[in-house]
Amino acid sequence: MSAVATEWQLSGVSAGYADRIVLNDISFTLGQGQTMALIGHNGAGKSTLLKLLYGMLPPREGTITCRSRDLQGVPPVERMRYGISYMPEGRGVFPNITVEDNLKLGLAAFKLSQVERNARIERVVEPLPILREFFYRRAGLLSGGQQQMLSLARTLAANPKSLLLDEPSIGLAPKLFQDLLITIKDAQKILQFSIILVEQNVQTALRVADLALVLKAGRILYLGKPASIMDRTKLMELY
Ligand SMILES: Nc1ncnc2c1ncn2[C@@H]1O[C@H](COP(=O)(O)OP(=O)(O)OP(=O)(O)O)[C@@H](O)[C@H]1O
Repeated sequence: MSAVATEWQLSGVSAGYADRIVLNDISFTLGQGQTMALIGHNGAGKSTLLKLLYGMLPPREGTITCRSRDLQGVPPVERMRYGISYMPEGRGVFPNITVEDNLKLGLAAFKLSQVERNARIERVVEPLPILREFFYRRAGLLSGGQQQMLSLARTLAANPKSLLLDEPSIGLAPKLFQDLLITIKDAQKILQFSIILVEQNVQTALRVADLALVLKAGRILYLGKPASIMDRTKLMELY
């Protein structure tokens, strides 16, 4: 079996807000095309870690590399061009413009010809018929779950190599979340991107992951195979 090339490598990373440190000594390696479930209680530091990876917050200590590139000082827009896509918590959809324009906005950071841009949009809309149906209508007319689909489509249109997903199940009925996950995993098979998935829906997240990272109060409590903590009791012990 050939070795998996490294996507993310964090070494001794700490971060915080003002005078408060909320992440401490975080180190892990995630391979290209692999999925990591990032779990932990409310306030454990999960969203903060994603913000660090997307460059919305600088580390106080330690190093972060993505495909061997040191990301220190690299702003979000440049990370996006480097293939890092971030789907924040909540939908982040602009309700007063059309679905089409929401998708175009997601590509604004890239120098694409009109043909390339339309092809990218076509590709992400194809598996999501509801977006085609509402393509020329205001995004605010979509239901909450459908807006989540739009947010995902916009994220995937960027052709990510690395996808950062913050609680994609929020506001979705369980069946819709399963559909969303299937869409994501199908896209991953084709585009081979890595995923870091923050998810309260722990069992589901562990099932789709190659690696699990459990945070407790900003520190790593567990880093390893998801199967080892799939058992509910083991997970409770960890918490
Ligand atoms: N912008 C901010 N300014 C100050 N403190 C913040 C800020 N954002 C988060 N925090 C604090 O940092 C800690 C970690 O928050 P974070 O949002 O990363 O946790 P989380 O694990 O994602 O939680 P949740 O599951 O509730 O979303 C919390 O104590 C939170 O209050």
